[in-house]
Amino acid sequence: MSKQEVILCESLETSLDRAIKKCPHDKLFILTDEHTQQLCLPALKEISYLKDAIEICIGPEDVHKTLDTLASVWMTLSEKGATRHSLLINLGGGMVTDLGGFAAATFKRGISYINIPTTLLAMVDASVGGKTGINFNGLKNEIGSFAPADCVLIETEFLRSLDAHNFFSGYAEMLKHGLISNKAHWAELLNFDTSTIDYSYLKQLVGQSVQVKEDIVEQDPLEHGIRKALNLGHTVGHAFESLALAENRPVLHGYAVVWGIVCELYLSHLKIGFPKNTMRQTIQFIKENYGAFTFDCKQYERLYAFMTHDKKNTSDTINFTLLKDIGDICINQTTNKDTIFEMLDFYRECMGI
Ligand SMILES: O=C(O)C(=O)C[C@@H](O)[C@H](O)[C@H](O)COP(=O)(O)O
Repeated sequence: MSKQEVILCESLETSLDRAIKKCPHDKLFILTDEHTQQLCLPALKEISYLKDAIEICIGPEDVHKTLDTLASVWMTLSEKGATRHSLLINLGGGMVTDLGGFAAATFKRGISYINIPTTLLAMVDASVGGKTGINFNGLKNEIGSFAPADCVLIETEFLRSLDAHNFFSGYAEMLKHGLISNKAHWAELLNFDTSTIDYSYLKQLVGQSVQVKEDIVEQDPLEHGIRKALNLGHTVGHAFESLALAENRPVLHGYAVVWGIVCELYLSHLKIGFPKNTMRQTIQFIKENYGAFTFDCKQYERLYAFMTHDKKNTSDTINFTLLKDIGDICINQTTNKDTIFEMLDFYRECMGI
């Protein structure tokens, strides 16, 4: 798998110009969702060579990360005459870059694509590293492929118009990167003033966060080993997210991830001695900024069933990514069902639900 180029833009237009020249193409397509079509596409359409790009617009948010939406993208590509040499630009949050990336990876067995993430979550996580896909059968990213974009262009100016919920959703993945990398970065994230955002400092933090992800992906692009570190919080987080979707009360991905982190730090503490004080400080930050996902013990079996579908699992075993300490990662950690239920008890008690 070729290493993808990730650029923290000084000028989106200049970086895009360079990226497009590196991807010779016959036709150019731009995929947006209904939000980015309104808010972000107009700026891009001012660029002369993008004026005639063929637009594809899909419904927003995770509820649209479906086979039907994917089919609608394939259909437009096909009807508008896309060839093996066409280029797709994905302009949007993680849903657009995941689904658009998968559409590109599969259309005529693969066409080139460029990601322009517009949310914090997509900038620091979803658009980088080549995981593409859709939800299926009520399960998160059940169908997908590893197919890195030719280029990822990160323009942090888009963050100025991001609402607070989407800001914190992306910040969750940054916090995860802090936990799996080093104490200094983790502390910096806990101390960042999220009430009055300093955007130039945020850009610097975004750069650091992307670097954490790129370093890991470079070592293990196909997630045979250390890449599982990037899945911290996701075994339980995806279960929360799937339950929430099934119950028609969808939550943003990053929120599910931090709630998953609360659970998995508890497991880390219980099984491999993650320091109690660091766990408490992290959970306090999460409680203050994210609130809590609510469920009761009658839903434990259902949550457990979702966890049995996690992609890190082998045979019938649920494999967690846990931490001995910040930056000290232990992959493929197993436990029994009783302990998983005890972890859910801990979550409910400490989050006050
Ligand atoms: O890039 C990775 O590897 C990750 O696991 C990053 C996650 O934050 C991201 O949500 C990813 O899409 C989850 O992948 P999945 O394999 O658990 O579906």
